[in-house]
Amino acid sequence: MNHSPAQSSRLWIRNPLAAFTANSLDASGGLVVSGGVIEEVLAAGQQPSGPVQEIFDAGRHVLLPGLINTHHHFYQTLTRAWGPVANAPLFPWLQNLYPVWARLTPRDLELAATVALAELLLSGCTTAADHHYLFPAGLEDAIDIEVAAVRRLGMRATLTRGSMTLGTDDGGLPPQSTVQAPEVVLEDSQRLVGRYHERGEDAVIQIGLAPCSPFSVTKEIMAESAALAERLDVRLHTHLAETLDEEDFCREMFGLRTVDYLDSVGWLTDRTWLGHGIHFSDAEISRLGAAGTAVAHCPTSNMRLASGTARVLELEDAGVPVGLGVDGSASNDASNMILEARQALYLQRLRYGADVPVERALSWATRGSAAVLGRTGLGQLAPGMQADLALFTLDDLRFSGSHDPVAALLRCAADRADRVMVGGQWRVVDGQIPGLDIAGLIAEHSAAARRLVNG
Ligand SMILES: Nc1nc2[nH]c(O)nc2c(=O)[nH]1
Repeated sequence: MNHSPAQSSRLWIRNPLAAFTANSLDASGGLVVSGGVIEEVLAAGQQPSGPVQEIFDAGRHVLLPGLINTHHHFYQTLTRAWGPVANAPLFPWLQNLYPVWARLTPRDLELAATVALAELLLSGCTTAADHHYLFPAGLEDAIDIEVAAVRRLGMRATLTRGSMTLGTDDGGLPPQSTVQAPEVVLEDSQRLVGRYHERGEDAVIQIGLAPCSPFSVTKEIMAESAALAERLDVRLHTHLAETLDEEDFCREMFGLRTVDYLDSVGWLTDRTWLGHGIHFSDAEISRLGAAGTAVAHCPTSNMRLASGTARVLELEDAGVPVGLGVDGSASNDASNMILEARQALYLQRLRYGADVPVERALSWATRGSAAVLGRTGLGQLAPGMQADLALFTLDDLRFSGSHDPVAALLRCAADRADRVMVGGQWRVVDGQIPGLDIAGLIAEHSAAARRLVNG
């Protein structure tokens, strides 16, 4: 079956059961998609302005912009629910996992990335960011492997070339065997940007530069990465303010609080997005907002590792773009974007009270995440935006008796999209990814996961 409408034909996704546009437009009449973009957004009762060649009747579907994940570590799908770190907070969790992850092979990463991407896609995610910072001998092509996996699934991605350059010998957290020389990191970063980074609103692959975290990289690689990112005009990503242990580390190692540290290496800019961004003072939130530095809020991981609760409403009020991230699958342990929006909704209610609407959480997962990744053509249903869409049905038992269809997605815990479109192409049809052998993938990925932890 061909799921690719001819690029010149016009497809009317007609009369959805409900739609969330992430803006003030009414899409009750549906969308017209052509050439990979949204051509028209139709209000209730409105017809397309000209002829359409195909119609998809969306009367059973809740229509959303494709969800956008802003922080992940794909390789960690191989170490989900691993007993030895079940109850550990971030630092011991990492110290126990680094030696396992250091055994990753190219095939392991290919399987892990495919699992992570497929799981995201099935949850309504059309664009995924990954932060890959492990490059053991033999895995120098890690990002190339991820690019190939993204292309096979037909999604969009911002893949970041991570790095660790501060090992235990020099006061860092990761074992010496997992760190790289800065020249290797910078040369590979430049190669990857030159080879894969696409510009423009329809970009499929983008590359970012991503030294890992204050306790695993030197200040020098942070400053050099910032200079390179500016020269190449790409984005910067790192973990920051995730735990109080990290705050203590910054004070002891650099004599600085985290945001001062960020500023001191030239990262307090609108080119930067931060994974987690939990432990900020009021003054630091204002500085981040003034700089336009963005935050990937990772509610499940932050709860799982007991890292803390990000101050999302205050960050947004200060002008900080906020999106959602599922984070790596060793600290979540799922890669499900629609469930992550639910987690964000309820965690922020716990912090701020019950007046946090469902629509705000959906905005973080769509328009907010697009802003975090600097992807202006994504995250909303509006004319001219990319035709990246997620459509959910409410046919499961879990939705029975629900009233508001958009609210029901989060309130009744939707976890799987029925249809997903990326750039005008259907990538999920009837809740399945056409052409992907999920059973075979699970069998091989599970075997790889067992081998990895057993050494
Ligand atoms: N949640 C996570 N935090 C991190 N910090 C760091 O340096 N690595 C990680 C990670 O993999 N997950």
